[in-house]
Amino acid sequence: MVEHSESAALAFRDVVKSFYVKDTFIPILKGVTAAVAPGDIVALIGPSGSGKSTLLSLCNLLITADAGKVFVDGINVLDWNITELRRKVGLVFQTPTIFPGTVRTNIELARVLQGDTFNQPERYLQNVGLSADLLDHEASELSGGQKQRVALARVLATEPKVLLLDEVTSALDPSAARDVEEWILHIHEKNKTTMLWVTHNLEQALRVSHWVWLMIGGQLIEVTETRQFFTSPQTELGRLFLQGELNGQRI
Ligand SMILES: Nc1ncnc2c1ncn2[C@@H]1O[C@H](COP(=O)(O)OP(=O)(O)OP(=O)(O)O)[C@@H](O)[C@H]1O
Repeated sequence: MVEHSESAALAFRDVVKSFYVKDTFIPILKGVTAAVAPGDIVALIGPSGSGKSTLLSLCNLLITADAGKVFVDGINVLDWNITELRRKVGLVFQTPTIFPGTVRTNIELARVLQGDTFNQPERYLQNVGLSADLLDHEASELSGGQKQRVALARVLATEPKVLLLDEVTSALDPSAARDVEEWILHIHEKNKTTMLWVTHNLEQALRVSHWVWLMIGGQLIEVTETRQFFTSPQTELGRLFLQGELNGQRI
């Protein structure tokens, strides 16, 4: 039986995840419950090692939860056809994933691997601010910012409803980072794509998101509207985090 939940684009219910390291299960996510409404951008912030990337990886089944449930479009991820799920939920990493070959090959790849024929790759390039003239360039020869935009265009080519962004600007120089950020916001404006965006850059979180989820030690400590979080966080840990007192600390 297919399991449905509420109408959120993405929802986590009591999600628990451990990793088995050196004969021991290390708890990483300790009961995460939260939901992203369609079209919202959530900034997922928190100290290094708190479990942010692990939470993203559950959404398109790179890993599975030990307990609890993850829902995409109201349907348990375990009930999705995995190809459909990965088409619907795009994931972009910190370091752009670029394959050997041209920009065209790189953009077409996700769709081709999913068994589709594919036209108009230039449309997706233009959506990230790159000229169609680049289609026949070797992708490996592009700048860091251009590579990240090509990686983004490849994910956009599957027409995802949800974008998972894992520190997508942190490996770029400030100007390229700002460009990529602006193109992501442009995509949001155009497609109303729901986004769960991991960032260590608090100014970026303030600029881009509607909601902040603060994760500390595998728990969501705050789920707060962005402006409210940055003016008056709801918890003492939120306040300490904003003051920079928890950075680099594993709690
Ligand atoms: N496949 C794995 N096997 C074992 N441990 C893992 C695995 N993946 C992640 N971990 C551990 O889980 C913890 C949480 O990692 P995760 O990458 O989710 O944190 P994060 O909040 O995204 O950190 P950062 O901000 O530094 O990227 C870390 O201690 C990490 O070493």
